[in-house]
Amino acid sequence: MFERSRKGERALLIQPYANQPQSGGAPDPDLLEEFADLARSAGATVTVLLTARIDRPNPATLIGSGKLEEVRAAADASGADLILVNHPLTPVQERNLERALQRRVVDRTGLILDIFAQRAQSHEGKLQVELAQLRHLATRLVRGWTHLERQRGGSIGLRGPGETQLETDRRLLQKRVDMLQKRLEKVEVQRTQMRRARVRSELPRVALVGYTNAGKSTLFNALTGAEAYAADKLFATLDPTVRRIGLAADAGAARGGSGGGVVLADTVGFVRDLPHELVAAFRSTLSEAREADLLLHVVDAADPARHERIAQVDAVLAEIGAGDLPQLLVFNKIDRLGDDPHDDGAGTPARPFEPRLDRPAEGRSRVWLSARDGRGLDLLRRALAEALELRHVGGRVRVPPQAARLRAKLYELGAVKAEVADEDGWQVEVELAMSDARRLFAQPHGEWLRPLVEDAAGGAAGPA
Ligand SMILES: Nc1nc2c(ncn2[C@@H]2O[C@H](COP(=O)(O)OP(=O)(O)OP(=O)(O)O)[C@@H](O)[C@H]2O)c(=O)[nH]1
Repeated sequence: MFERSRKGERALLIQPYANQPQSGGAPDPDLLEEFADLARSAGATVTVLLTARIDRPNPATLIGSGKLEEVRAAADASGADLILVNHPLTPVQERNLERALQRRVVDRTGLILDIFAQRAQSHEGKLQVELAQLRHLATRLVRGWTHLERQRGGSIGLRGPGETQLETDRRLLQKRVDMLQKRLEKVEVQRTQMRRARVRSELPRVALVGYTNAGKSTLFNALTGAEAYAADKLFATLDPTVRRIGLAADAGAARGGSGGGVVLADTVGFVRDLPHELVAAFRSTLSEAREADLLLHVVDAADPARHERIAQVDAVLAEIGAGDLPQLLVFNKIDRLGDDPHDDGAGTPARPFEPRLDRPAEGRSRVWLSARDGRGLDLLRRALAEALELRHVGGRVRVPPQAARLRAKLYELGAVKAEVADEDGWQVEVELAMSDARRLFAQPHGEWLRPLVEDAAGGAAGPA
């Protein structure tokens, strides 16, 4: 992996757009701003932002010759040494643009790959990024585009596989791809084994997902007291971090039993149009999300485009096969919101936005909180507990003598509040976590807990 610093590289950004009537013929300013964020995240200094209308994309250079001149002049004037294009470029387009502009040209995929290369921490993350980068580069080598032809001087878009591999021929590249794939397969086997071990522990799994920079790592830290890396950079979290957390005390489920613990995983942040190379490469990283029992979908509540972000994350989730999982929406960063938008607006003075838990009749529950100052975390734990059925159920059940083991298990869980013995066994008054009730229900003699489980399923058991 390259470690060269790309600090201070001056980048000129191009936002190509098609003249679509529904957008009023103008490029979406949000797209450009996000692209600028990506560029800054890679360490570049953004000098100029240009838009380029491409109603009929030029197969040789994507943008037209007039625009090309404009880009060259703007790059010269601003001293840009790097051109970033927010559109996929074919290898031919990339080469032609580099020749015409006498500067390195990197497209959106190249830029995102570059950021991933900077962020990958774990062995697996590094292997995945390198593989994705090699595949991206391989398409360029196949067409006779050798790395040596490139103008060099910076590093954005060039990090990752290392110069030496790039200087070799396709055969060597393929050899390295094969080797990486084998190593990754091995790592994946290990991960599967770890995952199985976790499944055996029977703890529900919760994964944090969300648009990049929404505050997932900050929330992860707040919930676990851990030190996952949080930074105001896109994709600060590339490798999933997994921790066990307790919900019991706050969920009112403190009385014994396994109910109350969950395994929480932080995952890579999403971004719109995540390049396909990356979705494929990060499949196993994203599997933390796919195999969760519940997703905490974290949203930056202060982001004006938050509704679009939600839709974009949902689209990626669908792509990785996690579209149908239950979700809890977490609107984070309420400390950055001014007054409560739910105020009547009739002269009510602005006041800090208060943490809130909304449970609409239809759709996902929503928690409004601030991971940074911790306000609302209690509501989140409660919502999590409810969603995962850590809530308690209680009532009286009959346990006949032949089901004495069931009674013993109820005692082990500390679930027995009172009991009366008679000639038919015991009348036991119990209170236990719903998840424990279901687990015991599935075991021998669990049948006797049916009234509890069915009551709860019928909605009789309210939240803790
Ligand atoms: N004001 C405010 N800022 C927050 C809050 N939570 C997170 N942030 C900031 O938002 C930025 C991004 O936070 P992270 O936790 O790194 O975000 P992430 O979603 O893990 O980011 P990726 O790794 O890119 O996916 C950091 O600067 C955090 O300090 C919050 O509740 N309030």
